[in-house]
Amino acid sequence: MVSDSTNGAGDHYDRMADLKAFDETKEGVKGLVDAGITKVPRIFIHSLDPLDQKAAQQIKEPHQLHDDELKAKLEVPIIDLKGMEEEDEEWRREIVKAIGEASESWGFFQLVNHGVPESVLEELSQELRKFNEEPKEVKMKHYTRDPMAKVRYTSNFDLFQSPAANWRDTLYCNMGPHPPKDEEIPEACRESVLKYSDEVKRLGSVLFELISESLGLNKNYLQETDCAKSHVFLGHYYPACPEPELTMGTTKHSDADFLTILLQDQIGGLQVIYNDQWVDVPPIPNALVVNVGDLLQLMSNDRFKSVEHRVLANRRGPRISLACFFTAFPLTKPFGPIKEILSEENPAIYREVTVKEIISYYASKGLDGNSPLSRFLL
Ligand SMILES: O=C(O)CCC(=O)C(=O)O
Ligand SMILES: [Fe+2]
Repeated sequence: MVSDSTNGAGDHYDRMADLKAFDETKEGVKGLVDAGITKVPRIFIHSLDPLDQKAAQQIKEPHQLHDDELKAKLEVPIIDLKGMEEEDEEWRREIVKAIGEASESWGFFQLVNHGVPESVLEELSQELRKFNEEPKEVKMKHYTRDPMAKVRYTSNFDLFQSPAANWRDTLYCNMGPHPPKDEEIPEACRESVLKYSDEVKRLGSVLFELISESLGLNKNYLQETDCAKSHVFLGHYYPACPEPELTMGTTKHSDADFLTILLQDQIGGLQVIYNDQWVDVPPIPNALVVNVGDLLQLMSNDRFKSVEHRVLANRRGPRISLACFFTAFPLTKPFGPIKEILSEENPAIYREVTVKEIISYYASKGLDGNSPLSRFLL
């Protein structure tokens, strides 16, 4: 077990001291790589995922696989929003149906022709990289674990809670409904964070309308519950890793929000669970990956799925991803299964919860591979 203070050989290992020493550098994983390490330090070493163990077993015993399983082409649905501005009813019906089906089966889809200009995404990716590659004196000023700070540069928000650390550094900016002061956002990416924030908010609003309709509700339903009132930007930087098989870019988790919009770069590594196996989400230039979060699964009374996903560490790098989490404001507002979709045959299976409750759950345990939703079942 990675968090033990002794290993199999019986030598003493003070994990907490190693975590503290790493955190106090305020240089993140990028700092380790810059220092030229060639081995993954012990705090980053993960135990093997049960689904990976199963897959390894199947490779050893291929006769157990059915032909159709071998042939099945597993692909996260791709949804094309081309024609969005023409307000064609037939088009809208088809998109609403496709979004509903993808949210029920995969919990994920890739969105193309989404209207967010390529230049905005490209600029933010480049500037986020620039920020992460600035001299440590510049970056350190933003390094904090203060939960009240609207802008935080941190390596592993759950460093001291999770069983094993991730090979990843993150810039967190809480953009709404009250954005940070301009000067709180690192100068290297300030303008591009602000531009991206406006664009992604606009796209979020389109998606919440389409999702409301796919649940059979009027298009303003979800936004009127304030579930998209706030959005948080997470810019992830995954440095190249010398031993990627020993660690993870991001541990298996589901998202503690209503909806996530994500841009991954061409390196890849994002995987989702489908039919009890890990499936790659292949990078498509300029596409945005959209996924259902825990709170939307809860509001839809399990019709939509907040599916677990992870990011593999990679020898190539850095990998950059830009994530936007849509969440409620205030955090103390309760959300439960939507009354309009409940019936005698479909009674509520969850109690009401607040975003604060879900966030505290993640903050206390860190990413440990467990979904919080089962805690809220009636
Ligand atoms: O970097 C990625 O591709 C995914 C990140 C992610 O899952 C998250 O921020 O919740
Ligand atoms: Fe995620």
